[in-house]
Amino acid sequence: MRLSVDRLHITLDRHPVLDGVDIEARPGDLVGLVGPNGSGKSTLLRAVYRSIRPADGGVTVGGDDIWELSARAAARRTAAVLQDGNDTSGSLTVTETVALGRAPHHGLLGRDGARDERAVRDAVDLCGVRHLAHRDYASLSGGERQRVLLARALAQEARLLVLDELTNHLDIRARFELLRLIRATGTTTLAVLHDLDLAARFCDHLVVLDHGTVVAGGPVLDVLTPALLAEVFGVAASARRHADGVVRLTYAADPLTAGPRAMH
Ligand SMILES: Nc1ncnc2c1ncn2[C@@H]1O[C@H](COP(=O)(O)OP(=O)(O)OP(=O)(O)O)[C@@H](O)[C@H]1O
Repeated sequence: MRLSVDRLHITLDRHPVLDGVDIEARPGDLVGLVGPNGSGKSTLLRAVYRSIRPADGGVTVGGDDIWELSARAAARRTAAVLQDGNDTSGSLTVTETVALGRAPHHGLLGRDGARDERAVRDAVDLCGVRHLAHRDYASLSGGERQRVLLARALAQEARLLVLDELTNHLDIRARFELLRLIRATGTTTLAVLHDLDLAARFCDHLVVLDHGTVVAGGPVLDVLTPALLAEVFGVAASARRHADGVVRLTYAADPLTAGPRAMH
């Protein structure tokens, strides 16, 4: 499902956080959202997930302005794993937590038990958490929780995924596994990634945010130039496609020779 973010302005506590952001993701694209700490990535995801209303500009998913859809209809289109966990509280089991993803599909006519069960079962299996199904969510490790939250988002059967640092708590193999899984679902995805190597390897396009504006966007190698890596991230590095087809970053012996980036 296509995502369009159009001239988005967000102000939080009178502090302008996003200043005219435009983003396009075509159906099936995995778009990496990268940028230094505080550049506005999480705020942008919240706006796409309809949890912050913009001061100006808009977000359309599948051609519809998300604020013209009901909250339930918007949630059937977009599923999120956000940094504060859009976390479950209380003592739910893993299966119950994943089943929360079905809530947007429960209308006045009640539940479709068989379809719900299938969606939950499939998501639990895809995310490799079957062995945890009866555990309390609250008892899980950080990485296990990330997998369960992704399973909940997949059980939602939304056609747009927004992921905020999904790979944060994951060990290196799990990072590869989950990004490969997300690619394999073919779901349009906007993912905040701090790890530029993972972003370069898995994403179709990158969008770079800095100080609340998009400073670059497009195919990975067009975006991750040495000049941008120095100017925006403050590191001396370059990106290159290797013979195996994978784009990798190489950092200078002392990556900090690029000099400190300008602070706010
Ligand atoms: N409620 C708020 N009031 C004022 N400023 C805020 C508020 N929430 C966030 N900000 C500021 O907005 C800016 C962008 O924050 P955001 O969390 O979107 O950045 P980020 O790129 O996701 O950062 P990080 O990589 O560190 O997670 C930061 O300077 C932050 O301090």
